Amino acid sequence: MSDNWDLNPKDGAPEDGSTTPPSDDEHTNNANGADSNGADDKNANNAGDANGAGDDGAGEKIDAREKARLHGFVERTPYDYSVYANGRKDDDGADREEPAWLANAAVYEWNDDYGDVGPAIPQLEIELFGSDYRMQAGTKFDAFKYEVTVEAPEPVHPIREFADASLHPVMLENIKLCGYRFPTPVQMYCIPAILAGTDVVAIAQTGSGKTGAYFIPILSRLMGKAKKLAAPRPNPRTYDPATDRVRAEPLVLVICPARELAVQIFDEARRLCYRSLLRPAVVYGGVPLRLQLEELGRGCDVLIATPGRLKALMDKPGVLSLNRVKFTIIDEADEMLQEDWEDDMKRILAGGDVNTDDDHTYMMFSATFPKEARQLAKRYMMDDHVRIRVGRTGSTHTNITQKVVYVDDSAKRQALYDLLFSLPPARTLIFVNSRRMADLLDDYLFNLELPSTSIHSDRTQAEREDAIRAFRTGQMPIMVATGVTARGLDIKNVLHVINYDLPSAAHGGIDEYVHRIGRTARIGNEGLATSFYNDRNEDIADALVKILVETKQDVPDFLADRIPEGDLEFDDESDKDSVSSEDTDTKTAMPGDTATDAAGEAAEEPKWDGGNDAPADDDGW
Ligand SMILES: Nc1ncnc2c1ncn2[C@@H]1O[C@H](COP(=O)(O)OP(=O)(O)OP(=O)(O)O)[C@@H](O)[C@H]1O
Repeated sequence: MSDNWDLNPKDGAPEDGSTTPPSDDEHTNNANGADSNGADDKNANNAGDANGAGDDGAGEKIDAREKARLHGFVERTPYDYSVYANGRKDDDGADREEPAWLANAAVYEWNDDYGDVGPAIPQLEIELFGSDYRMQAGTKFDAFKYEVTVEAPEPVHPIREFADASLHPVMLENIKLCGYRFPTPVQMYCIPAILAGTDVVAIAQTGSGKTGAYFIPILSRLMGKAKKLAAPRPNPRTYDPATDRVRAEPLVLVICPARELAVQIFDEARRLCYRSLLRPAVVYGGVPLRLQLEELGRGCDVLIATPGRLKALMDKPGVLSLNRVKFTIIDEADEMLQEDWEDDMKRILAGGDVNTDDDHTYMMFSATFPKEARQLAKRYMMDDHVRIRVGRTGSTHTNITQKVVYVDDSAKRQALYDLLFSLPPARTLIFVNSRRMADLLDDYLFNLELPSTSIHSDRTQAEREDAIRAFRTGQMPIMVATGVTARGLDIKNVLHVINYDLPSAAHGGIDEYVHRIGRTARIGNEGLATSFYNDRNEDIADALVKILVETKQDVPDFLADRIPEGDLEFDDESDKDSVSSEDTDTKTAMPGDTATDAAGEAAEEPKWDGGNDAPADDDGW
């Protein structure tokens, strides 16, 4: 087992995730891997400790640095550990600065004298829409030409262009600023369904624009009515937290399982709420509660939350009330409907002062949705809800080249090292199944002079956010992650996903595999996913082979005997058994050809030439 490396990481990351810096003679195992003094002492001379590639002699240790440099990897960045010693005093007794939490990013602040549409704020516009680090749509959209199955009491008429959807003019402007030229298939169907006011369950491949599929119609609907519906809020220009704080009474609530995902959804909300009265906020664990209370005190119309922090805030009726919520969205719904979350979800969806009126719409989104989770989802949805499925539930798309290589546990580190050097340097996400392994592997790579960072749930939130920032900006283009922290991550230019450990059934199995590899090849881009397979992974082998065959990938010889004869069968395909309404109308549409769509009309060719003119660029590291 790879946990048995005779690796002596010499790192002092406290198991409990505390932020106490290690003493001088300890090495850290922090997000970026240098020590508490900011000194980079995990250098090539320590590589021998890692017992890894190219490190079995003094000469070779030095070669590791040279080798990484010659191959084109960026230099590892010395790491300032002091930013994580939150709340502590510096040596000179001064308070340390708070780290810049992603949750505190700027939002458009509405002023009462703005009339119906707020003025542009150029600086904010650049921050929201102009970032070099925002995903750019690629050009490979054929991979998204999927059969779309709609199960609905009334036909859903897909839109072909955003302009056809009767969206609020501010929303149309924001879509343009985002660079979205045409709706993705899941957006083509969700936008009209949500505008019509029905509950929706939508399942579509990773990286296919599901966040926009719910935010665009919901926020557009609210933009016209926000003045009437939104709770009173203080004037941002004269705001004094001591006297002006209000209770947050959001109209939209988005719940998702991971903190980093919550931030990402918040970012999409910040963009799509631009120049409108709608004020987004995000709450999640790990950020000081005090800061989040302050943020909510300024008012909030769109709240994005992870369940634990949301529950804590629901216990503070003076801070947060859910009685105005008109739209509840559960993102990564299959994950949220797992047993682990059951109590939290029951409490959130039905507890406290949740708006129980008929005008409360529920939505669930995911790329995977096993049958049991779909059955459970029914409990929260109206009987006549709409189900939209792009392709097969749990499928992935052909823009991801999937490779499976046989590697014994004892050879994995060397194989990883060789793999990283066998390709041009690329932003690479490496998945492992345990926090401990994430620490060990990050150390190993870092000691071999590779610019690696890591993220897992034992890290403090400041460390997690720092790791994401370093990875997103290309400062540390290799990130080791556990699946939990990486669900839904949308990071530009992730060209390679490596399953160092394949997810066993206990780690989410094939659905987890689909989510993991979906961190690459998003929204019309292409990417590579390499998985290390050995006899320990037999529990996922059949499902893996089916996915490979379905997406026309090479099946390696050692798995060839598992290729099914005849048609591929996937056991949790149909939802029909769980549709309660007898008159539910199920039709199938294929955007991109002239098949009949759900409305019974000929579907036009979609404009799938990419959402952005810019080619997927190489940001030069
Ligand atoms: N119509 C569009 N045109 C171009 N880009 C888009 C469009 N809609 C969304 N995007 C971009 O596509 C990327 C992926 O979107 P999003 O994160 O919503 O995918 P997802 O389907 O939720 O993926 P996952 O299942 O992995 O969470 C984002 O960077 C988003 O800004």
